Amino acid sequence: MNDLVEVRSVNKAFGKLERNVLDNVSLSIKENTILGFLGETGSGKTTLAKIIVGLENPDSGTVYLKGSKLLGLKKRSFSQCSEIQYIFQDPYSAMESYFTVEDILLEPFIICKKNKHISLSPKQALKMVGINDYAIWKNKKISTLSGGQRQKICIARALIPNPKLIIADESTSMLDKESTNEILKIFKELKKNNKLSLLLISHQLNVVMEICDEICVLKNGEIIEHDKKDDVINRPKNRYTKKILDSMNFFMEDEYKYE
Ligand SMILES: Nc1ncnc2c1ncn2[C@@H]1O[C@H](COP(=O)(O)OP(=O)(O)OP(=O)(O)O)[C@@H](O)[C@H]1O
Repeated sequence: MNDLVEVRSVNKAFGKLERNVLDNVSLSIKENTILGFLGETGSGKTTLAKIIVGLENPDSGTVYLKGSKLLGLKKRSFSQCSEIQYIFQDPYSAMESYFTVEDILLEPFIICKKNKHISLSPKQALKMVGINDYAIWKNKKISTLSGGQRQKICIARALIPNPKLIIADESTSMLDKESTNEILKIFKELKKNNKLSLLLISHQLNVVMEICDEICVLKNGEIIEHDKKDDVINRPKNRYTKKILDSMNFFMEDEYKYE
């Protein structure tokens, strides 16, 4: 499979921190692949994801999208911005609660139209997250929706510009088991039916086990392991990886425990 995104020799430090938050990081995200980022708190997962989407700039190194160099968000073309979308952890702070579902979905749709960018309609985007009755849903106030329903709207909003990569940063960590399963099903279908790639940051081993194709493990801003999911989970090459998996496993129900 071809590389969709390539990160090459990226370094990043914030202010006068003693060490780099990201230290010479290189990796690729393939087309139509779900890649999981694992690592302890502070290992640099979100910073790396934000550099890929353009919300942070690297101190050195480069990110490529289908072979073209990506600059910071403000310097990217509209189509480059559209191709990578970010879904945040907290669906409650991600949208103004007094807006309707249609308000939320029309905004990116209109921006795409103004930029002559081919987009999905709000109705099509809602359908892709399993919501078919647009006439009913468009008038619902965000404040009336559950966390799982809000996260579906966030995903639908991210789908409108026709992205190639969605970055899901702890997007199920605030949801109950049922909503988590629904979101994971949506992600799997987006990969299968729409050939999307997904970069998933998660501390939930069940989530990683369920949908990732590959896993990348970060430690103190360095990638110490990047391989197929089954290899990383069942045959971790690094003691740190084993430690991370054990700590994740600790919080899991028996049905999800790895070998
Ligand atoms: N804007 C910022 N200014 C200063 N320091 C920052 C900034 N953003 C991140 N950091 C620091 O960079 C380090 C890596 O943070 P990052 O959020 O990337 O880690 P993470 O692996 O995603 O952690 P978590 O799993 O807790 O989300 C941390 O020490 C964090 O405090």
